[in-house]
Amino acid sequence: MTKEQTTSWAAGPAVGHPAARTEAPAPVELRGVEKRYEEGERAVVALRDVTLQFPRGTMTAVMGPSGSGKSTLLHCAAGIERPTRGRVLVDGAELGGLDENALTLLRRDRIGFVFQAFNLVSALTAAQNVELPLRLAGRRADPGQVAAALERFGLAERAGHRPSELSGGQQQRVALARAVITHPAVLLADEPTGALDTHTSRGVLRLLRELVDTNGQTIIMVTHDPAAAAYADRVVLLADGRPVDELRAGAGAEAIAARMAALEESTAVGNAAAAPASRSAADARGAVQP
Ligand SMILES: Nc1ncnc2c1ncn2[C@@H]1O[C@H](COP(=O)(O)OP(=O)(O)OP(=O)(O)O)[C@@H](O)[C@H]1O
Repeated sequence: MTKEQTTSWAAGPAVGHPAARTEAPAPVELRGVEKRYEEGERAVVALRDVTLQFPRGTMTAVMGPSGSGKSTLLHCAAGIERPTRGRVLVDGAELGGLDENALTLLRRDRIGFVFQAFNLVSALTAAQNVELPLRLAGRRADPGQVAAALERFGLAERAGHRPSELSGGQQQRVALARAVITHPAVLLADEPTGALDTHTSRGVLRLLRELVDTNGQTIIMVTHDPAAAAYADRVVLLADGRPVDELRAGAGAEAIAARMAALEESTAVGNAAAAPASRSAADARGAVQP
């Protein structure tokens, strides 16, 4: 990459310096967040009193057993779901205080999203996909900006290709370039390597890491993969809608896998212990019903 391209790409709120991490307010903060889904007479509590800060220039992996609330946490942080209780702040703005229009604008300008299924527009080329968020915001893309983003993600030769002409890893890199072209306060990634083979996953994870270390990007990544989580500065473990443990950078994939296995076992034991009680409750209900 040329120096010019680097400069063009890096323009924006890049604050990766450790001092900036401590002084600036956290790009994303959850305070006492509860999310409850009402299903007829039943309620599912997906998040319970979650208070977490995601400091600038850090990558946090969110792990936990199936149903522990990982996606709900990501959706609340993105303003896709509104918490039943508590507050979510993005870049200091409280999402609960925003109407739908303001929320849409904040999502478009301040939040980048990467999914397991790359979610590219199939009729557009790689370059057009990357440019899309700028166009949607009514901004004219600086001609060098899209090219620099493609170059940075190793896609310079693929600018004119449509998603169907790209490999999975290339498509995810286009999705990444598109997610960060607006210099969002936070990049939210939901199983970003879930559809990729091991080798290709590592390439995408290295790019995520580089965004944090070079641009000061803040990343929250939901993953089931301990090897992916090992790229993060911090691993937050959820169980039954609550953060129950944290592992710090350098824990290593094996330690993360061991902690996850223990958590899954204790959750399974908890569920098994709860099952007879709910069965007897069901039996009891059955007994009074004709
Ligand atoms: N729209 C919804 N309506 C009702 N219940 C929901 C809804 N979305 C999620 N839930 C419930 O909330 C709980 C948390 O779900 P969530 O998808 O956040 O878990 P997860 O940890 O991401 O799970 P997985 O790893 O299986 O994707 C689950 O019990 C789920 O069934």
